[in-house]
Amino acid sequence: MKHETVLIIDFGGQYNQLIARRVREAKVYCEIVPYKKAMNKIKEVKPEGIIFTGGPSSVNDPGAPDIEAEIFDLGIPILGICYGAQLTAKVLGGSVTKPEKREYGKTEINYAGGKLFKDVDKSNICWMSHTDQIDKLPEGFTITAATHDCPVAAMENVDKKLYALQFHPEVEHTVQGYKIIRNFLFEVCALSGDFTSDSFIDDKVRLIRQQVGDKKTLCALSGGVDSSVAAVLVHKAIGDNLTCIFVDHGLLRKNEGDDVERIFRDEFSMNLIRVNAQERFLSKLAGVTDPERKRKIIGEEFIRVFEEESKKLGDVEFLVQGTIYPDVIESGTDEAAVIKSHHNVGGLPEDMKLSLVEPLRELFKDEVRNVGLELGIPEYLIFRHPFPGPGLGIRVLGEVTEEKCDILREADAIYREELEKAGLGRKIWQAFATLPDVKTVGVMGDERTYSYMVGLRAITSTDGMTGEFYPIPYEVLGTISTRIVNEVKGVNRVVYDVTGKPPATIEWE
Ligand SMILES: Nc1ncnc2c1ncn2[C@@H]1O[C@H](COP(=O)(O)OP(=O)(O)OP(=O)(O)O)[C@@H](O)[C@H]1O
Ligand SMILES: O=c1[nH]c(=O)c2[nH+]cn([C@@H]3O[C@H](COP(=O)(O)O)[C@@H](O)[C@H]3O)c2[nH]1
Ligand SMILES: NC(=O)CC[C@H](N)C(=O)O
Ligand SMILES: [Mg+2]
Repeated sequence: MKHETVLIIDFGGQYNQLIARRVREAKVYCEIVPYKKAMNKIKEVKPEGIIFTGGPSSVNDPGAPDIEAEIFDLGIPILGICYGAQLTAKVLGGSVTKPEKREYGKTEINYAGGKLFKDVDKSNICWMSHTDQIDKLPEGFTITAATHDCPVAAMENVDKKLYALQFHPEVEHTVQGYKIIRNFLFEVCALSGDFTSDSFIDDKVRLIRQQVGDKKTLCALSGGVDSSVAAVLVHKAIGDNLTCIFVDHGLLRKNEGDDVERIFRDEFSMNLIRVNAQERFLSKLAGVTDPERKRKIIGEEFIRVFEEESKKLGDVEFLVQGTIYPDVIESGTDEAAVIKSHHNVGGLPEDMKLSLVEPLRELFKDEVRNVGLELGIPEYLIFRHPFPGPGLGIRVLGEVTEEKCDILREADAIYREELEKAGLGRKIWQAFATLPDVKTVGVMGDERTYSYMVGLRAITSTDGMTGEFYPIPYEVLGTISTRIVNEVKGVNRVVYDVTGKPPATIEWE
C-alpha cells in the first residue's frame, strides 16, 4: 500500500532533517529531495503535500537555488519555510530585500488566524534566522503574521493552497511550531497520518547484518553517547566480530581515558582496545591555527589509527562510527553550507579504506538517547553531556599545545564539578570551558600578571541544532571563577558566553 507522502524540497537548510522528523512524528511518510530533482520526483510519487526548506543563499544571488514556476500550479499544497518562503514570493512575482535589521533567535510574533494557525495563540514566540525578507507580496497573497522587524512573517494564498513562513516552525523554540506543521499536514493537506515505522532497533539490526555479514568489524568508541549506542546496537547484530577501539589522543578531559576504559570493561562484555596516541596527534597539530585545518588533521589521524589497528586484527573491512545527523549536515552537503567539518564526516581522508557503518546517521541526539535507553544502556551514560571527537583540539582556540591543554583540562574539570555541586548538570545540555588564544592583564598578590583567559559555555538544547545559553546563577559563576583563577596556574580571568545557536555555534571553533 502506498502511504500518503510529503516531499521536502531541500534548498540547503540546516534544519531539513528536523522538518522530516516533525512530519515523521505526525505519522506522515516523507522524503527529502534536492531542489534540482524536485519536479521529476513530484511526477513520480505524486505527493499530497510539499514543504520547501530554508537555505544559506539569498534568492537574489545570481545562480541561487531556484524552482520551476509550474510547481505552484499543480494544486498540491506547498509550505515554504524561510528561504522557501522567500523563493515562493520571488518566483510568483513578489520581491525580497535585505533590510537593515536581521532577526536571529527568539522573536515575538502575531498571527492573524486561518487554517495554518488554527488553535495557535494570536501572540507568541517564534524562532527566526534570516538576513533577507519578503517586501512585496505576489498577487493573490495576504499577510498572516508579523513581527516588530518583519512585516511579512507569514503569507498565504488560500485558494491555491500556498503558505509561506519566514520563521522556522520545525525548531522547538517556535512555541506551537509543531502545531503549525500539523495544521499544514492535517488541515491544509487533509492527510490522515497513516505511517507508523517499524521498530528502529529491529530494522537496524537486520540492515547491519546484511551489510557486514560475518566480517570482522571495528567500532570507533569514544565512550560518548552516540558511539556507545552504536556499539551496543552493532554488537547486538554481529556479537564478537565487533572490536571497539578507543583512541586517547591527548585531547580528552581530565581522567576521561581511564574512566572510559574502566566503564566499558566493567559494564559491557565487549572487546575493547585503548590506543595511546597523544604524541602523534599533538605533533601533527603543532603550529596549526585554522579551525578547519585542525579538524581535518584530527579526522585523518583518527582514521590512520583505525587502519593500523585493523591491520593488526587482520581482514577488517568495516568501521562503525556513532555519526548522527548534526555531524552530517554541519559538515556540508551538495546543498547545505559547511558550518564546520565534524571530524567523523567532513574530516575523513579521501583515501580511507574501511567502509563505514553508521546506523544513527539520520537521528538527532535525543532520538539516539531513546534508542540507548531501549537497548538497556544505563542512564548515567546516556545523559552525559556530548563531547566532540576533536576534544580539546577545538576548545584550545588557535594553536594547540600540551601546556594549553593541561590548563584547559583543569579549568574545565573545576567548572563541571561546580555545576554538578549546584545541581545543574542535568538542566544543562552541554557545558565546557574553552581557552581562547588571548592573554589579559591582572593583579594578583599585588603583582602584575599577564595570563590566559578562560571562556565558559553552557547551552540548553534538545537536538544540538539550536540552543540557548543557560542562565547560571551569578553566585555559582562567582564560585567557579574564583576557583579557576586560584587553582589553575596561568589563568587570571574568566568570561561567560551569553550567545545562542544561532547565531553562534555551541563549540567556539
Ligand atoms: N576518542 C575517540 N576514540 C574513538 N572514536 C572516537 C573518539 N572520539 C570520537 N570518536 C568517534 O567519532 C564519533 C563522533 O564523535 P561524537 O563526539 O560526535 O560522538 P560520541 O562521542 O559517540 O557521543 P557524544 O556526542 O555524546 O560525545 C563517535 O561516535 C566515535 O565513533
Ligand atoms: O564528534 C564530533 N565531532 C566534531 O568534529 C564536532 N564538532 C562539534 N561537535 C558537537 O556537535 C554539537 C553541535 O556543535 P556546534 O554547535 O559547535 O556545531 C555539539 O554537541 C558539539 O560538541 C562535534 N562532535
Ligand atoms: N534560514 C534561511 O532559510 C535563511 C534564508 C536566507 N539565506 C536569509 O538569510 O534570509
Ligand atoms: Mg564524543
